[in-house]
Amino acid sequence: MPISKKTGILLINVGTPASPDTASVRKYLAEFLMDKRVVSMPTLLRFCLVYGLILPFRSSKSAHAYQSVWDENKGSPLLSISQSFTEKLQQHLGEKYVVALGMRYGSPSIATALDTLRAQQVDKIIVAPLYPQYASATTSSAFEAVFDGLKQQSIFPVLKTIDAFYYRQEYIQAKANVIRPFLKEKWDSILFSYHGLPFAQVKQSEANTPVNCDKNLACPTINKVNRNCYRAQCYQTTELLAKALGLAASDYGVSFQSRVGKNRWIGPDTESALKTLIQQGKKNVLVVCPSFVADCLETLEEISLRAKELWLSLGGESLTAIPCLNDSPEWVASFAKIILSESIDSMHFAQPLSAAISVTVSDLA
Ligand SMILES: C=CC1=C(C)c2cc3[nH]c(cc4nc(cc5[nH]c(cc1n2)c(C)c5CCC(=O)O)C(CCC(=O)O)=C4C)c(C)c3C=C
Ligand SMILES: [Fe+2]
Ligand SMILES: [Fe+2]
Repeated sequence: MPISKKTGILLINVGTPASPDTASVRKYLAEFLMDKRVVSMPTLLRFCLVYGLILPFRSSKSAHAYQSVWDENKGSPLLSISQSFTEKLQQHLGEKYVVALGMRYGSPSIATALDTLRAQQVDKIIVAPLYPQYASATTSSAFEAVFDGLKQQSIFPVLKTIDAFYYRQEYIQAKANVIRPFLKEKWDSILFSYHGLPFAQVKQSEANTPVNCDKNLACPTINKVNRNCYRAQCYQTTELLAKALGLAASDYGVSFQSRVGKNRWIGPDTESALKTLIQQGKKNVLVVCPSFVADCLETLEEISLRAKELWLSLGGESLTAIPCLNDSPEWVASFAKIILSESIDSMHFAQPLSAAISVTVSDLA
């Protein structure tokens, strides 16, 4: 049999429940929240918190939320968009590549995607988590699941892992191009709302120098010390997008959504940010969610439905949720460039990125 010359591409996203009923959502949430990188505490404590406190209350509430966005024919928006993106990336890249989708929680699993790639005899895999910003809970959790899935194989494929890509011009330009048409509409302010993270997890990302996140000082600016800090990367994403769109500092703000549990998360939270905007007399707001490449529960329910309802109840006139990149042809082509061109030399900590980023090679040497 000829040796395969194909390269595998393993796309990874968080995943979604099999259906929007309480039992399926509970099963999905249990898998999600028992990941030690997501709820980072000792196993027994995590078990008690997840099974004792979170699941009994959250499962039916989340199921209800999923029902409000579930498509009768296509099912979960996150899954159907991710599948369409996978197919389009395959078409774009052609037959030298095999593109497979693996969800970190739920189905299709990462193990199934690895089986698909193995069946095609690929001997090199590009592992590409679909998260623009780095977090241990997402990017590293995805990598860990891939390594676990390969553990039983006697021959490991050659692996190339794709890190955060928030700083890549291909991502920034594609995202800016989605946002730009909305700037022609009536708006008073733009809110860049990112998925939140427990405060303890951003502190961990600044290993050895846990000072910036603590004092909330250097976090909004990416530098040598905090280059893996999720919050710093979110602020940097915002600056790069603002620059690409020609926004003034007074035009926009940053917030964090989707908090789970009672412990401290990074802020400001999106609800509070909306309340502040109302107090400032803003009436029309655009909300952009740059930590999600595909529309999902957190954009379609939390922002388009719930945040909008809050905004109108506070006296706002319009809240427009700007769609994610989804499966647009531009994003497919841009993502192909990101994953095929990235090498260790071009990663964000090894070179100056743009005028908006203040690090230089000598800073990082
Ligand atoms: C409790 C901890 C969680 C952390 C930390 C977390 C980080 C994180 N998540 C995403 C992306 C997505 N999360 C989604 C849903 C979701 N997230 C959590 C919890 C944490 N996420 C829960 C419990 C859920 C389930 C839904 C709910 O009950 O609210 C989704 C959408 C999934 C879908 O089916 O549509 C995405 C996408 C990122 C990027 C991130 C860290 C930066
Ligand atoms: Fe999440
Ligand atoms: Fe930080």
